[in-house]
Amino acid sequence: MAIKDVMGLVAKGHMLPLMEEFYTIQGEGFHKGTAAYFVRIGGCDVGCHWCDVKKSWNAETHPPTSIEQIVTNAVKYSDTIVITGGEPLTWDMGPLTNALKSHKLNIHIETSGAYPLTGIWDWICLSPKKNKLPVGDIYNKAHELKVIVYNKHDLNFAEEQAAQVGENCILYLQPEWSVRQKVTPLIVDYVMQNPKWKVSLQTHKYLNIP
Ligand SMILES: C[S@@+](CC[C@H](N)C(=O)[O-])C[C@H]1O[C@@H](n2cnc3c(N)ncnc32)[C@H](O)[C@@H]1O
Ligand SMILES: Nc1nc2[nH]cc(C(=O)O)c2c(=O)[nH]1
Ligand code: SF4
Ligand SMILES: [Mg+2]
Repeated sequence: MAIKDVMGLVAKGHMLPLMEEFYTIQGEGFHKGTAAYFVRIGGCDVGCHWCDVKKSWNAETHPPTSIEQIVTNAVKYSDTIVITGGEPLTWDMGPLTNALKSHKLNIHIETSGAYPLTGIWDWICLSPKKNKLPVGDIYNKAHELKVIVYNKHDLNFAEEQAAQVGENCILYLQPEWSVRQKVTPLIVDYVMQNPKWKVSLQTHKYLNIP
């Protein structure tokens, strides 16, 4: 296919730059412990200095893949699909989520919310970032808010973000992995003092699974 045709399909969300797909256990947040098929879409310009998948950032290094192919693979593994990245909302998630829904799958997203919400979702995990704040009404649609804590100032940021979500949104504080030994005790104390929050750990990293 000609490059400009591929670019057109990517622009419409009919092809997506696919970094990797894997069947694993959701490690984080509300659905931790649940088997799920992860689809990691390339492309992100949010630039978190501690991002654990920096190789996802440059979309051009990930092959444009048709949503039919992504769906064909996904249905073989699980009825719960987690779309992550990179930042999946860089792209129009409408075509992919419609196609997954036609197979009656549960579709979850991991997103910073830095770009407008597209697609239909059974579960939205919003993980806002200071350097590119969420846009639009995703705060009202998020099922869980998961703030990454790198230092104690992030607890103030977490409260500012929590003030913007809906009342049923579940609130999580998750240690940034490289400083977990330092910040986990801060989070534990904070959650005991402020029990509207819960602790989220990257349990897949402790389990040594993807
Ligand atoms: C790699 S991101 C991809 C999805 C989207 N760009 C986002 O940030 O939500 C998936 C999840 O991992 C979290 N995360 C990334 N790097 C992390 C790290 N070093 N420690 C803890 N959580 C991290 C993000 O905040 C997000 O909740
Ligand atoms: N097991 C596992 N759980 C996860 N939850 C969110 C992840 C992500 O990178 O979006 C992730 C991941 O990369 N692996
Ligand atoms: S928004 Fe997500 S993928 Fe992008 S840099 Fe931050 S953690 Fe990494
Ligand atoms: Mg991850």
